[in-house]
Amino acid sequence: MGGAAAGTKWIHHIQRLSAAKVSAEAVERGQSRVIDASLTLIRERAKLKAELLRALGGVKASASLLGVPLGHNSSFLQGPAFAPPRIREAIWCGSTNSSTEEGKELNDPRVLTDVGDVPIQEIRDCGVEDDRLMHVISESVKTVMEEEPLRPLVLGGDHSISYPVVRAVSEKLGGPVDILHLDAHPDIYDCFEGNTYSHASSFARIMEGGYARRLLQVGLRSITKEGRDQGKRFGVEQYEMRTFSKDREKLENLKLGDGVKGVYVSVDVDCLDPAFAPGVSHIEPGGLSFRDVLNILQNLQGDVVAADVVEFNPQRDTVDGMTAMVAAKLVRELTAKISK
Ligand SMILES: NC(=[NH2+])NCCC[C@H](N)C(=O)O
Ligand SMILES: [Mn+2]
Ligand SMILES: [Mn+2]
Repeated sequence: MGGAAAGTKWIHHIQRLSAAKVSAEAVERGQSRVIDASLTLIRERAKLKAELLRALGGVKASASLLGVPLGHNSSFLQGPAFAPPRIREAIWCGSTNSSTEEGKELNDPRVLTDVGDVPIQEIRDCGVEDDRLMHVISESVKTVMEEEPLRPLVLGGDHSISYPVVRAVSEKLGGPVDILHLDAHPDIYDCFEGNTYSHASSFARIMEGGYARRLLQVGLRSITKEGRDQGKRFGVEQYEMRTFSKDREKLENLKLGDGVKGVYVSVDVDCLDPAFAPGVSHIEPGGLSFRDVLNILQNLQGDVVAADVVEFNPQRDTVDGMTAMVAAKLVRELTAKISK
């Protein structure tokens, strides 16, 4: 990946050249200032928008977009780092309109607002490592949740971001949530290619952390023995595509979140058959149709407290941006689900 990511080495270079003059503490202080500044912009935008909604009154929950342009924890391609602006562009594309299928108005800030992106590449460019970066993502999510009635609708990014996002949601609400996870892959390896933050391991981290009571994985069709073993170990409810016709009735009538803090929905765009969504890193035939996914989401009963749409890779999309539109429509319909 080009741009800022290539620049993460400059800081080590300077340190090598002048070890005595640039102390680790000075670097750390500078990094903290950059992180604070990044969080401040998100906080102030969330505050402004939420204050207006509170002044208006009568809004219980409003979806708020938070972009997390992170791609370096992918085990394959890093293009998902470039997804959030492409998804936003497609949400507001003139080829469609601002109404969701059931008639909610996306232009209405009581339904949808936007607090911008976490500046992932800019923070990494300052030499910030993943432990800390993941905490910045968690802090950003908590910052949005701090401002009622905003609820985070996160634009990925590769799937590694779901771990810091769900951690923040659960910590902020003070208990576990139920998770509906749509994906071709279970992303539950204990560790993938040496990276515990890998996009293929995020749900192992979530389950270890105790952030989910139930985890339902739907759309699976690329699962290894470790994926199944880890699923059993954590009590995951894994629904595979090979039995989807049998499971359909149940999955299109889910009721989740009772007795816990709510429902979290994580949509990996590769849950869809690549015929519907070619712009993903991991092309895996035999997936869900777009209408299957909408049926599952629109009929879901439960209080959706936050959600993410991840793994859209604009670098693999068709020239007309078909998958951007698919990701955008997922975001639009999740917005309808969240807002009330
Ligand atoms: N978040 C994702 N798209 N994960 C894909 C993981 C792919 C990985 N090669 C596996 O075997 O599972
Ligand atoms: Mn995934
Ligand atoms: Mn996947």
